[in-house]
Amino acid sequence: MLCAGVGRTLRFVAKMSTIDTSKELLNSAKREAARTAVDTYISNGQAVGIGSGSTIVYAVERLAERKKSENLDIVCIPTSFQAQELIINNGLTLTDLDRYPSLDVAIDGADEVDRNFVLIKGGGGCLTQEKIVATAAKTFIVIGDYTKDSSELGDRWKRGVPIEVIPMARIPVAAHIEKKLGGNAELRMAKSKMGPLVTDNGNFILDWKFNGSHDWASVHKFIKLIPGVVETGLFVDMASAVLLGMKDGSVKKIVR
Ligand SMILES: O=C[C@H](O)[C@H](O)[C@H](O)COP(=O)(O)O
Repeated sequence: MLCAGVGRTLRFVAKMSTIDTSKELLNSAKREAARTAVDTYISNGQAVGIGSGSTIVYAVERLAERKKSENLDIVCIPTSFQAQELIINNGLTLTDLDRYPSLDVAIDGADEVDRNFVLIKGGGGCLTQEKIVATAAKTFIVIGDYTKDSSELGDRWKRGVPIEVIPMARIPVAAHIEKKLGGNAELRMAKSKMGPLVTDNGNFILDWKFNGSHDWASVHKFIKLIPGVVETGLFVDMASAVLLGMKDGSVKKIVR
């Protein structure tokens, strides 16, 4: 019995360490991509859009390092509450689109990137401000780890396309999408709070779990035209370059 118990413990420890290792690997891939992007695309005097999520944290850390080491002088435009906090807490200069309606570059993560440079974004609920900021930028750089690299959207990201909606429209919007495009458009629920997730703009998110492959530009246009839809997490024809950290420590760079 004792041996069996020890065996179970050992198996558990081995499993935990596999999870830890893969998480470390993922974080280090994110970090490499983020640092490479900052070192390649950011220079003095720029207005820079700052995305949201876990990968952008490493980019902001690198910007702060460069501010200290080489006096990098940039202004930053956030895409979310999280981005705003990151900019302030890392000692960077916070500004907005009122002052800088045209940006030099925006850097942001993605949930999935397909072979045609179409992105799914909004896993963290920040898609609308992210799309506004990316559209205002001359160059839009996407950073991520190797798990984001996909041939077809949906191959890797299983949580669907996020769609920000005005709260009162959530049911008709979901019905409209399901009738025309199939799949399921599910209201995203909050964690550690009862009820739906509320975006930085006071709206709800529908996660549309789709089947098969689609013409994503047409899908985006169809959904966007439904009354009550604020924005979709489909970023079509927007990314200038995608930098993905690989398992071996290298960074795969795909430029359009
Ligand atoms: O709403 C969240 C954003 O679109 C993120 O940029 C996206 O979910 C990727 O996040 P992460 O860098 O954590 O993979």
